[in-house]
Amino acid sequence: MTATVFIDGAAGTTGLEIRERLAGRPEIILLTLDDSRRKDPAARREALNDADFVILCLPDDAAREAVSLIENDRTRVIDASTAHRTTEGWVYGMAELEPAQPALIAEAARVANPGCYPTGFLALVRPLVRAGLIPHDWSVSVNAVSGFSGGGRSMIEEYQQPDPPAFRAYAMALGHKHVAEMQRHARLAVPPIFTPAVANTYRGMVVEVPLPLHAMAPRPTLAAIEAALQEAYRGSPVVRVGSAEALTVSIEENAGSDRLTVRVFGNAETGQMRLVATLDNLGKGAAGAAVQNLNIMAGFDPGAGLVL
Ligand SMILES: NC(=O)C1=CN([C@@H]2O[C@H](COP(=O)(O)OP(=O)(O)OC[C@H]3O[C@@H](n4cnc5c(N)ncnc54)[C@H](OP(=O)(O)O)[C@@H]3O)[C@@H](O)[C@H]2O)C=CC1
Ligand SMILES: CC(=O)N[C@@H](CCC(=O)OP(=O)(O)O)C(=O)O
Repeated sequence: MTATVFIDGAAGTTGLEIRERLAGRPEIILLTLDDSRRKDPAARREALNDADFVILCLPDDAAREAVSLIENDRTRVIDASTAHRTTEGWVYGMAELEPAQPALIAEAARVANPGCYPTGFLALVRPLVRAGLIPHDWSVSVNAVSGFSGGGRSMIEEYQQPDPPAFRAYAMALGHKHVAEMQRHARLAVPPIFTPAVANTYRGMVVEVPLPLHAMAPRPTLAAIEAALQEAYRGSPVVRVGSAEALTVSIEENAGSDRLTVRVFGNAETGQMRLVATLDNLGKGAAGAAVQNLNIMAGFDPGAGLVL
């Protein structure tokens, strides 16, 4: 079986990464618009309606506009933007989120690709909330650092200027656009406190959730937490539970790949724990997840095109 695929925003940071992952796959016919027509609404409307699958790699407003240009019931959408991640009628495109998620993605006409930070956060937290090891009304913090390609073309250009900051904390007003998505899909009663930062490196992320196990009743053990994550990701080609023997965790660990690694660090005596995920903002955090979703929706080999 073959499928026609149109990437709207194919010249952007995420679009280019997806094109690389789809190149040379005989089951995929890529529809492309040349540079002079890639922003032309009429050309985009035609491509959006000709394709079996469209992958939107656009700013939020342009992604909403693209969806409104689809005038048939056949074209299925994967949206990499933030526009539809908490929208009714859209399936959240994180195959590892729930045991039933791949089946929902497989049937969906509209799939919202997760944000990069929420991908790391949900991989750490959702299995533990589901297992009752983190109370659903717990106030969770998430501290994270991303490579600067996470900010798309404009941030890449900024970091190409002389003397960019080595490390820059942001979203100081605690209103980052990913908070709603994290809360909803982790099924938490209150929004997480999200403290992101950008490092002077192109790609990669470290996402961390510190938790005081000693304050929870009953107090979960580190072993029970790790067992719940092992259970959640058994057989996953993309997510693995890494060793807690590591003395440090680097942002480069999964940079340049579509893998995601979760680890459980802690001090059993004090009952303090650090859950840590590494991934690539452009890999599992964007393009890797989009290709994974396309494979599931089209019935292709689930690992095809992924950098694993
Ligand atoms: N970068 C990342 O790590 C991640 C990004 N995302 C999301 O993916 C989406 C794309 O981000 P990213 O690739 O980083 O951004 P970029 O800015 O690198 O790319 C966006 C692309 O969309 C094009 N574009 C803008 N408006 C239109 C329009 N009306 N019609 C057609 N093309 C248009 C831009 O063209 P031009 O440059 O000429 O304006 C550009 O090529 C965003 O919603 C982002 O939030 C999601 C997860 C991670
Ligand atoms: C470093 C950086 O700026 N990162 C981006 C998020 C990247 C991402 O996941 O993007 P979307 O939610 O837009 O898809 C930010 O914080 O806005």
